[in-house]
Amino acid sequence: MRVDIEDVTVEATGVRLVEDIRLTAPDGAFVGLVGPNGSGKSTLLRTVYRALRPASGTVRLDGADLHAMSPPAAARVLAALPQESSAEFDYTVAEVVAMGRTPHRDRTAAGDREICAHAMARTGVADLADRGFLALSGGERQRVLMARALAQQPRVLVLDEPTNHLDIAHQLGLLAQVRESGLTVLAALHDLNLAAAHCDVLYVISRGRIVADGPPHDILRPGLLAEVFGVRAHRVRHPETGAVQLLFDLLPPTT
Ligand SMILES: Nc1ncnc2c1ncn2[C@@H]1O[C@H](COP(=O)(O)OP(=O)(O)OP(=O)(O)O)[C@@H](O)[C@H]1O
Repeated sequence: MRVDIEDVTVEATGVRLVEDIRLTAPDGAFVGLVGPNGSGKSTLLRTVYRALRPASGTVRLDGADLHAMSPPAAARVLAALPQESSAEFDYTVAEVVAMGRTPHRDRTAAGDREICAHAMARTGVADLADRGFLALSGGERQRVLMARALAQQPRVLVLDEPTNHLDIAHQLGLLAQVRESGLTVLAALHDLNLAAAHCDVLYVISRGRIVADGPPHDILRPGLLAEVFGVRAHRVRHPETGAVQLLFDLLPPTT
């Protein structure tokens, strides 16, 4: 399913948080959103998963206006992993994952159980099924919320810092799994090397505006990284795979 963000501006209390955003995620593409703290990544993603409404502009799923859809209709095609994990869940892991099935009308209890079991197995949380969500570690919670999103069987996944709290093996595992899912993915990522390795296309956001977009290594150039992130970047090659890796230093203070 294709996602088109068309000239979207989002405001809160009269302040423009993101402005005139144009972004396209073709069907099955993994699109990364990178930018410094406070640049507007979460605001844009929250607009795509309908926690916010655009002040102007339109978000389209295969051409249909997302904000004109009913909540269950939208939830049948789009699932999100929000940045703020809802710590108010006083439910077991199995119950949290089962919430992902709520939007589906044609469900059966047995079918739901199988889908949830599959989602929990994929994210490595099957052993936690009977544990209380509140008693989990940050990384375990993140993986349970990912299982809930997968149980929703969406066609579009919106991920806000999905690797937050995850150890390195789970970071690589989750991104590889997302990549292989074939879903259209829009993800905010802080780790530029992870973003470059997994995304088809990156959009760079700075002060609420998209300042670059394209294939990762075309746009993650030292000049742009200095300007947007305030770091000096050095490109090296992985000795075995040849993949480009970025090494970072703080820019020397300007006198
Ligand atoms: N409801 C609001 N009212 C006023 N300002 C807000 C509101 N929500 C967000 N902001 C501001 O909008 C800007 C963008 O915030 P946002 O959370 O989208 O950034 P981000 O790129 O996701 O940052 P981070 O990398 O730190 O998660 C920030 O300056 C933030 O303080």
